[in-house]
Amino acid sequence: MGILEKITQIQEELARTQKNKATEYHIGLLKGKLARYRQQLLEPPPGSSSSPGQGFEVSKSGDARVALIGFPSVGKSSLLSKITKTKSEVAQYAFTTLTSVPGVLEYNGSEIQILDLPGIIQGASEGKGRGRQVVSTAKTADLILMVLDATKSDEQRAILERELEAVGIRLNKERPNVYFKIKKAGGLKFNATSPPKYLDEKMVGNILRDYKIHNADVLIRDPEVTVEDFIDVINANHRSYIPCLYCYNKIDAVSLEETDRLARQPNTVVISVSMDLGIDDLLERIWADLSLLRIFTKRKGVAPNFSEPMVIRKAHNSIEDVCDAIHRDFKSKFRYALVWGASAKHSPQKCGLQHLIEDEDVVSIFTK
Ligand SMILES: Nc1nc2c(ncn2[C@@H]2O[C@H](COP(=O)(O)OP(=O)(O)OP(=O)(O)O)[C@@H](O)[C@H]2O)c(=O)[nH]1
Ligand SMILES: [K+]
Ligand SMILES: [Mg+2]
Repeated sequence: MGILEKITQIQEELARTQKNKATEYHIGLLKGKLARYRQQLLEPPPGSSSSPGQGFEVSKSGDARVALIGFPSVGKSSLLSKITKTKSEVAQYAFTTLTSVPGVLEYNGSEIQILDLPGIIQGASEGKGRGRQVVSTAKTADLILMVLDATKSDEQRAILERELEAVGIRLNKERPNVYFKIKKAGGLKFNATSPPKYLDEKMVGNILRDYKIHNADVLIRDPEVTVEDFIDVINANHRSYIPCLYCYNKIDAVSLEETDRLARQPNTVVISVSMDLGIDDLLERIWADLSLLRIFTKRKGVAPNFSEPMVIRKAHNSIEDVCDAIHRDFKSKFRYALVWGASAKHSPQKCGLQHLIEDEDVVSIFTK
C-alpha cells in the first residue's frame, strides 16, 4: 500500500471512530501515525537530492519575506503588481502564475520581499498541481498572506488552512510549551507542571512507541497541550510556526454587509486591488505582523540618517542583537551604547549589551 492510501485509510478510520474515553488512546495513536506518514510524503524520494521545493527557490532578500498563498485567480499577482515594482502576469484564467515571482515592498524604510506564487487547490499538500512546491515555499516565509476571494464561499479559508497544516505549518500559533528529550536509556520519564487536560503518561507512551522512541524525558509545561501539539513536539524539526494574515480581495464585487462580516474575522483585512481599497491598511498590518523594529544608528557628531533604518526582529531586540546584525564579532569590541527614544529612561541612556530597544530608537555604539 502506498503512503497516500495509508493516509486515506487513517483519515477514514478517524472519521468513523466515535470520540470517547474508551477510544481516546486509539485516536491519539492514529493521529501520530497520520503525522508520520505525512512527513514521509514530504521527504524527497531516496536517492534524489532534490528538496520538495526545488525549482521554486528564490533567494531571500531584504528584511523579511511574505508569501502570497491562495486559490487560483484570487488576485495574488494583481496584488504583487500593486504593492511592488514587479509586474507579475495577471489573467482571468486559473494557474496564470506557474513559478514564484519575487517583488520588493518598500515600507517604513525597510525592504520586504513579497513572493507571488502559483495558486493552490485542495490536495496541494499531497502533490496536486504545483502544490507541494508552493506549500514548501510558504514554510520559508516570515508571514503568510493568505489571499482569499471575497465572492467565494467561506470554505476556501478552511481548505487552505488544512493544506498548510498538512505540511507542518502552524498558523498564528505558539510552539507548544513542552520539554522533550530523547535519551539512550531509562525509559519514559513523564512529568507535568500541572495536570494536563488532554494528555497522560499512557497516551504519550503509546504515541512515542509508535515512533520507536522508548527512552525520553517529557515535561508538559502547559495543561492545555493537546495530542496534536504533542505530536508536533515529536516532529519539531518539521514544524514551522508562522503568523498568517487573511486578506479578502475583490470586495468591490460584494455588498457592504458582506465586506463588514468578512472584516470582523480574526487576523483579517479586506481589500480591492482593482478599486484600490484597503491597500494602505493591508501594508500597515503586514508591517505589524512581521514584528520588525527600526533603529537608527548614529555616529558621534553626526545626525542619524532617518531614511535608512536598521531593521531587526522584535523577538531579538537587545543591543547584543544589534551588534550581531552589524557584524559577527562586533560585540567583542563593544564598550557601551547610548540610546535615545522610547526604551531610554533618560536621553541618552548609557546601556550595556542586555538593554532592550524599541521601535525608532536611536543608538550609538562605542567600541574599544
Ligand atoms: N473584481 C475584482 N477583480 C480582481 C481584483 N483583483 C484582481 N482581479 C481579477 O482577478 C483575476 C485574477 O487575477 P490574478 O492576479 O491573475 O490572480 P492570481 O491569484 O495571481 O491567479 P493565478 O496566478 O492563476 O493563481 C484577473 O482577471 C484580475 O483582473 C479585484 O480587486 N476585484
Ligand atoms: K489568474
Ligand atoms: Mg498569479
